Amino acid sequence: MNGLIKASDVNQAGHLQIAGVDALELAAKYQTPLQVFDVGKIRQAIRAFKRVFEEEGVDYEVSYASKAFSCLAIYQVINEEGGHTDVVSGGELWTAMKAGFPMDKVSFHGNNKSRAELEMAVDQGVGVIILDNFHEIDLLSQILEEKDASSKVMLRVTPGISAHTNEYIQTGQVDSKFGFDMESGQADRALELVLANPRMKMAGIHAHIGSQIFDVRGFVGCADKLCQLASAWKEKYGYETDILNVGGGFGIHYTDQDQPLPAEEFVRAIVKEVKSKCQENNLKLPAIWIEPGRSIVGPAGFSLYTVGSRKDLPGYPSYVALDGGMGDNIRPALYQAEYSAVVADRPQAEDEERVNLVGKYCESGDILIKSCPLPKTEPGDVVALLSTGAYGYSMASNYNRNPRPAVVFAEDGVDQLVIKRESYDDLIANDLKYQK
Ligand SMILES: Cc1ncc(COP(=O)(O)O)c(C=O)c1O
Ligand SMILES: N[C@@H](CCCC[NH3+])C(=O)O
Repeated sequence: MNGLIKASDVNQAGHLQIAGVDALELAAKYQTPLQVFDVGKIRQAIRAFKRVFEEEGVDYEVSYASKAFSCLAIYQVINEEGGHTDVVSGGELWTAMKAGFPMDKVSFHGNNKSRAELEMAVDQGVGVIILDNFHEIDLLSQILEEKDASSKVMLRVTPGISAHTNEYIQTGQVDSKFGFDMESGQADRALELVLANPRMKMAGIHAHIGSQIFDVRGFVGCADKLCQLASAWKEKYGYETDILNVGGGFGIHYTDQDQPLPAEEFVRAIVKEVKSKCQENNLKLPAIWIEPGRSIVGPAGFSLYTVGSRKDLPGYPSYVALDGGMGDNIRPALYQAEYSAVVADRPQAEDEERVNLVGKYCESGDILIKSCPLPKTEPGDVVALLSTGAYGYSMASNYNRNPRPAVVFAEDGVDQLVIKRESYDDLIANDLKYQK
């Protein structure tokens, strides 16, 4: 039986329910593949982070990393919860803007923001631009001059920490493509440039060590490095930081093998470290910002698929094929990410076999779950993959010209479509016929 399923996830009919709505009804109403979010879980995750900061009595900001899942409705929910958000592209910024998200509560990230994106950020008055490299300092300073404007900025530094996670999602190590290196003097030089620019207001120091991290020591080490840098900058430049932004990356439960701490406990450890290092180094206690993405939307997401074909070959694993796959969830193919699944009309049934749960894409690597324990399934059964809310829809593609799925928000027994399923006409909406 799947350890991610609790009694409250099962209704009286014995079916999987999501925020009180029967998963089979959702599949019938909106068709599959379908992405469903339990909005209450999103709210609870944000509130749990806030509670820790409040208990610890520090200034803070919970900045949702919207690359994990971006659409109008999610920015509305984050705003209702009083959150901040970070965006990494003009497209995410545009979506937040159109959702009515307050621009002064937006941080703009990215390792290669274009001139057009930086201009958009300045024109919209985003709260803070997180500078990643020297090219960007130069570009932003030209733009601010041209527009006779000013902007709050943070500097992203790489603390030289190799977090224990898939190498494609590590970002804090010295040779990362992100941020200013701390050891070689790059970060010092960046600070000198910012402090010398009257149009840039240095708001704080940022680092992000990677994603899906379970070991609290990486975060504590990062907090420690940032405090050391803050102390060195106070001594060398008389600059004392108002904000330490320690990024996101808090690992979540995807399968029974994962035993993460509750995400908010990572934050408690970070806060304690910052408090003690600030006291030791005689620094004022800065506001602490975090940027969780996965831990806010991941556990709230369910992917519903319908079972289709099956291939059995004696002596080999069987394949059970679903009506979605790597186009709506690239993570298993890209990072060997693991998920677990249940059959929606009997989520508590005993497992009877192990099958490779595959998608419908023209790739042998289109395997959503290898050797997945499941009860026997038949074509037409609805299978739910669990904890798929982060980096699923947001990394979706139209590979094989499959339309991207619909997305539904469910809360307090009510479901609502928040992203329509793409149609075949949507797929050709930007195509132009070749004329010779
Ligand atoms: C700068 C930054 N902040 C926050 C995040 C969010 O990470 P996660 O979704 O693992 O919490 C990311 C993604 O890894 C990131 O690059
Ligand atoms: N997209 C990645 C995480 C990278 C986050 C971006 N810095 C994942 O699915 O795990």
